[in-house]
Amino acid sequence: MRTWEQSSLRRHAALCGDAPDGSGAAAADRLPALRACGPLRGRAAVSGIGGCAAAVPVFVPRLPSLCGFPPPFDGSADQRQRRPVSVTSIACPRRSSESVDPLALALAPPPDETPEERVQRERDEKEARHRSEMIDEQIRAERNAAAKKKPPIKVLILGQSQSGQSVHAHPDAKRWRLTLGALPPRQVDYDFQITHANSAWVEQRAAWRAVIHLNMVNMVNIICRIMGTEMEKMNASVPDPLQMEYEVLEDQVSEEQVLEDDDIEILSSVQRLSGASDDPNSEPEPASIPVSLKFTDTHHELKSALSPLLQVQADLESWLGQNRNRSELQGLATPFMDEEARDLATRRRNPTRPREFFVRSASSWKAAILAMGSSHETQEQNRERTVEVVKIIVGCKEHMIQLWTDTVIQDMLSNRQIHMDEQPGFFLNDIDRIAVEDYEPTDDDVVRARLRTMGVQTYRLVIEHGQERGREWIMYDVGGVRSSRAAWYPYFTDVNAIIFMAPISVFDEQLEEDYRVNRLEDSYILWKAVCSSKLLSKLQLILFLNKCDVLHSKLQRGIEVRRFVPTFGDRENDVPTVAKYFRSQFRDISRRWSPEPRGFYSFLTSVTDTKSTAVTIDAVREGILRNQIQNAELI
Ligand SMILES: Nc1nc2c(ncn2[C@@H]2O[C@H](COP(=O)(O)OP(=O)(O)OP(=O)(O)O)[C@@H](O)[C@H]2O)c(=O)[nH]1
Ligand SMILES: [Mg+2]
Repeated sequence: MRTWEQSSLRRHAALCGDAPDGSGAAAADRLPALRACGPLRGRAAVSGIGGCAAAVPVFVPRLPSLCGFPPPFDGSADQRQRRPVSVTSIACPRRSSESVDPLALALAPPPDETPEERVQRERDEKEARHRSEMIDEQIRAERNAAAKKKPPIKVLILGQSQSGQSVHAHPDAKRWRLTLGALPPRQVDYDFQITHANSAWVEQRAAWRAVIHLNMVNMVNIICRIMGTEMEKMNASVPDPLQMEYEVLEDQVSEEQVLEDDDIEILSSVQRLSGASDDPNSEPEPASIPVSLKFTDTHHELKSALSPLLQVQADLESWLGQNRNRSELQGLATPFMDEEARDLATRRRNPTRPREFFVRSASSWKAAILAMGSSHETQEQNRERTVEVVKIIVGCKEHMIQLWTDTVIQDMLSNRQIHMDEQPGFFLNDIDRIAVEDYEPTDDDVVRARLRTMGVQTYRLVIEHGQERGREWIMYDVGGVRSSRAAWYPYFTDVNAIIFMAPISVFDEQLEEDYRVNRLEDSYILWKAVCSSKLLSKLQLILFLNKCDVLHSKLQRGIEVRRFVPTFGDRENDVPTVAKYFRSQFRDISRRWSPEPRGFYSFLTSVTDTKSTAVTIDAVREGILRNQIQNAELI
């Protein structure tokens, strides 16, 4: 039932020219809410009813939702048509200045209002007023929050491939999340939906499972291949039918020879260790094999039983976008310093370029592996194949364990000075846990997993507690392989700090993409380029001398730094001395090549060690924030 006021307003609207859509009359029906909006808003509303309903929301922004008004007049053709008839354009009795205020008239209680109607009216008004106050409160809170919102802090994580950038950056490992006291914001990046409390994590685990399976299978295949080479050598005069079968299988799997890259990485380090040829153009040769290795039929059978893993590796690599050969990873050491490469980087971001299947933020590899193909049919086939892949891995479990724990195989590896446990993505001690159908990766597995980043991955965190509450941290994890480095450049102008990862255990290793280049040397070149860049001259650089744990185990094994770094001289071959020496090298480069004086912040880290890294990250966070605040004050 309408109150007299509502009827009066409807009449008023009709008299003065209601909007064609009758919104004036509609507003009258919502009078209690209008009245609760206070005199100014109420007046605006009533004026609207008097021929300009469309203007009401301009004065009372929240009214459209509250009262069901049309949107504010924006001059669009649609709205022009619906615009109410002007008061002056129709025969409407004009009021003199002494005439009664229409609002007062409209709001006055009816002369014949019964006590029940009065009670009802007052109740309606009270309720509407309460709603209005709540909305006011909400608007105020939002305004205050917006005023307080701190600008995000953007951190770019650079370094050569396998330096630990992704381990350091990605929040799956909870490292930054825990240290910053942050939780992933609800609606942002797909990558950030990973949390144990979140059902998305279940799906993410499926993706990580594939990575870890690939890491494990990859190492088994490397061992089988080396074993095949050894067997071949020992029986040079007698062709081994199983080895031939194995090679045929390999050729079928990939024209590029799936294992070549990994093999070269391992073999090239063997070459350095055995003091083989220094000619940079010569292919690395494996060290000579002691004759004491006695392969039996069991080894032949093992190799044959494990051969399906070649195809498994090829499938997993393809799904994860890791099926790239070495030539595709090659490139200039510092293409981001080169004009042409900058153009190239811009062109690479051109969306018309055919899409490739590899790790990049726009098409997260996790999303890709979950989707597994574009068409429904392909997805189905791939899903079936995934189940098959897991079955094969589970079926090979005992053979894999047998291979890895075999004493002849262990001798073979140690004769070649190959230390699988120091290689990234080492899971051979966990086969019985990982090669099962219901395997679920742990946080530690995820930290240790190896997946090459191509392109850029973005991670976002929002601080949940303390003074920094509400501050967003954005971390850019870029691919460190040479072919990916041109993509770094666009990020240089838009970050607050750079964390540079330099693994110091790599003094005796070669680059995966170019085995002629020493990895430590490559890090120096990169660091020099970053320090000397004019674009980055004002930016805070933080150096992580990473993989200290691997350095420790290498020095423990008696590897002498001076053999690979002659300038190291006769210093003590222990971790503190070696780390100090490398740190001084990086500091000298920074001092010498920075266009402007800058502080040198460096940390010795093993980023796979979550606990110790948390302390470092805390210090880094403080440092970046302090710098940020100082800069803001200077501005
Ligand atoms: N032992 C040890 N392993 C590490 C450390 N940091 C990284 N790793 C391992 O090294 C491998 C490579 O690390 P990533 O973070 O993927 O390397 P990246 O720098 O992102 O390499 P790209 O993606 O190719 O640029 C992973 O298997 C990590 O688990 C460390 O401090 N100690
Ligand atoms: Mg990476």
